[in-house]
Amino acid sequence: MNALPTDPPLLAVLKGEHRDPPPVWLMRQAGRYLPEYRALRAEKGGFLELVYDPDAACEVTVQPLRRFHMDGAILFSDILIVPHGMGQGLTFGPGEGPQLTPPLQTADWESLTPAPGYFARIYETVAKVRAAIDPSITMLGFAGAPWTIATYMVNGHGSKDQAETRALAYADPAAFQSLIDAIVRSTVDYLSGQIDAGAQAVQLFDSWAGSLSPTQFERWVIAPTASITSQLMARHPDTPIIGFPKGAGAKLAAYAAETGVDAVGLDETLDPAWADAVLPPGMPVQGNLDPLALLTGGEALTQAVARVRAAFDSRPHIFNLGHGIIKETPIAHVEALMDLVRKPFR
Ligand SMILES: Cc1c2[nH]c(c1CCC(=O)O)Cc1[nH]c(c(CCC(=O)O)c1C)Cc1[nH]c(c(CCC(=O)O)c1C)Cc1[nH]c(c(C)c1CCC(=O)O)C2
Repeated sequence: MNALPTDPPLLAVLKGEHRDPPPVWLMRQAGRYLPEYRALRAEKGGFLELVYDPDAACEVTVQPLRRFHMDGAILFSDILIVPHGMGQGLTFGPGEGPQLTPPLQTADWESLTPAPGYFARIYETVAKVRAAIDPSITMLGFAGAPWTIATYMVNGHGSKDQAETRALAYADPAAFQSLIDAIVRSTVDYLSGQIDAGAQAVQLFDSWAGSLSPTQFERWVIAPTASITSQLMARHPDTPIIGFPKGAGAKLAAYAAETGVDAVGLDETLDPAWADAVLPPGMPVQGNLDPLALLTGGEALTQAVARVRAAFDSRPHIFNLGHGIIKETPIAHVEALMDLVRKPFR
């Protein structure tokens, strides 16, 4: 995939170009650390009310760009919209994280599929954002990866070690495979719809990839991700895919080599120098500032930013956090971060 002269910087880096300073966006860049987000959320009545209202979701997507001028706009939505579309109830209660009800029990996982047209409002948001932002900004779509989505569908909520889902995957691998296959199919259609609506690159969030043993990681993280990337690439050969297998640790190397993703997102626990050494030469990377360094600010932030930039100086790099921004993060620290990233490094 070669970058075009007209590609915005973030997209060019995803296609393999090196840029200094690196393009930057932040996972969870829209959200509760912004007073304008909290105000609109209160006015609309809740998180899902924002997600399913294309005008509101577009506004929330653009809010951080007005303040900080990131290089990427990420669709305001959630990975759990896919299980919601498949018919599970979804609530975001105050302070308790998302709940999917009832937890998945049906034996008929093969036929799980979102209602036709279910994601139309999400695609409308993508199109609205693409029309609202400058051509120098890259529009990013996303979805949860099958393993992570399955953990929420089976458990009904987030859990510390995903034990229930891991146990199910051992106890009845054939049934679990049919659930994963159903999520793969929905995810390909959902991301394809986002790309048709204007997403220029997409990210697969595998937030719980870290809980699997190496063989289970091959089967439930690498294989479904490879299936999604090959189907998406067949439909959209020029749209890069970023894989973010959070917590993958040493399994990152196999993930990068075997899934077919164009770029990998690194969480903050990975040593950038190690990652640089084990990843295929020239493969773009994204990350991996510790969100706690951003929360802390000051000299800790300055040093952490310099370390990340130095480690990835020689390959295509998109500056980002290693995980989502923490909601208590002061706005002044995000401003300081953007200044530090935009300064020439040498
Ligand atoms: C696991 C996961 C989820 N959602 C997501 C993941 C993968 C990344 C990760 O590991 O964090 C991904 C996600 N969630 C959200 C986005 C929007 C785009 C962005 O700004 O990055 C994205 C890309 C909005 C959101 N998703 C959520 C909020 C907060 C909702 C609110 O109360 O306003 C936002 C802005 C809620 C959510 N959604 C989810 C959880 C566990 C929670 C509760 C935790 C929390 O409240 O921070 C599921």
